[in-house]
Amino acid sequence: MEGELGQLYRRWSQELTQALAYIEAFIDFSEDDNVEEDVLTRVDAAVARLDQELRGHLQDGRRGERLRGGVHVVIAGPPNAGKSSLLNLLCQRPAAIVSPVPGTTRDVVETTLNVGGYPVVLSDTAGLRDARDPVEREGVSRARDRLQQADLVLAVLDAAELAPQPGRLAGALQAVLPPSPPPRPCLLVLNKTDLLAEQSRGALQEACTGGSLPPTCLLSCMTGEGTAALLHLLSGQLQHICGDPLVGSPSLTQTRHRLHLISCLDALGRYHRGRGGDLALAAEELRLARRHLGRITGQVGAEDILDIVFRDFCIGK
Ligand SMILES: Nc1nc2c(ncn2[C@@H]2O[C@H](COP(=O)(O)OP(=O)(O)OP(=O)(O)O)[C@@H](O)[C@H]2O)c(=O)[nH]1
Ligand SMILES: [Mg+2]
Repeated sequence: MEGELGQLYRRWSQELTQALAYIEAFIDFSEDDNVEEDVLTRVDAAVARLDQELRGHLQDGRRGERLRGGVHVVIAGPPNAGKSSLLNLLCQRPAAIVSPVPGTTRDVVETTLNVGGYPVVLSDTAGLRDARDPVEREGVSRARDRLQQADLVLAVLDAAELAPQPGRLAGALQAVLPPSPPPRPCLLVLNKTDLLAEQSRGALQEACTGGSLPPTCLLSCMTGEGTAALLHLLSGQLQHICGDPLVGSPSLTQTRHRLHLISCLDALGRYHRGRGGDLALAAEELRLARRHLGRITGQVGAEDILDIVFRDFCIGK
């Protein structure tokens, strides 16, 4: 494995190798040779440091994986709000069917695009309502599943419908967002503003500011008015979700790596818990932790242990 990430994982692997070498030196030579008990204290401190570093690395908000696989942006809202029109506007082709009949979209329509340099997997979904038709009901259920996987929700509501009662905005938005945590970042898109009278546009705008609503954008998919503002808001959110890949420590880029790192961390936890008991068994956990790192870096490196033992301790000399 190349690059900064490869270097980081190889350093961790070397630290584990050293920790293992020290424990083995203690087990094998502490009675006859010059291997003091404080060797174990140093190992414990090194393992605790590694534990901390791994945790920090895993809590990077999946930024690297998102940069690699795309940020999952899900368009959701009630039927006929203009969700499919928004997908077509953003990807600049008629990828989804648009019609005046509420309940037109059933399957999830997915497309990939680049917004401000960030890769996006954009999904259009069925309008959310209590549908009687079994096919539409399945569509709504797929929409809700997709919402659960969203990194960012584009909640689309019909501005013309809400304009007479702007107080209904918060409730209408609540009905779109997934109920189960974690709370997802969201942009509210009030579509069909071409149908608004100037006065009700003002009232709607006022209802959106200063309250508890997410960042909001007035849009007309029909005329394109508001598109630049929406793209600006969207890139801001994407930047927030992905971070700047050029600053900070390198981010995890693959889910497979994440799984090995979690297993590595589990093994370190078992080492700490087992440390008061049989030392050889606790050391086995460090060996396992190192093996998980090796699955990522492609190196196993069992052979370095003796080198370290003879390098760092006066054994048999
Ligand atoms: N006036 C106006 N009409 C719009 C606008 N956006 C969409 N529409 C119309 O609204 C209707 C519904 O649009 P869709 O994009 O199919 O809406 P949807 O939310 O995908 O609907 P479902 O798939 O049924 O949930 C269509 O007749 C569109 O032409 C807009 O900005 N202004
Ligand atoms: Mg649709």
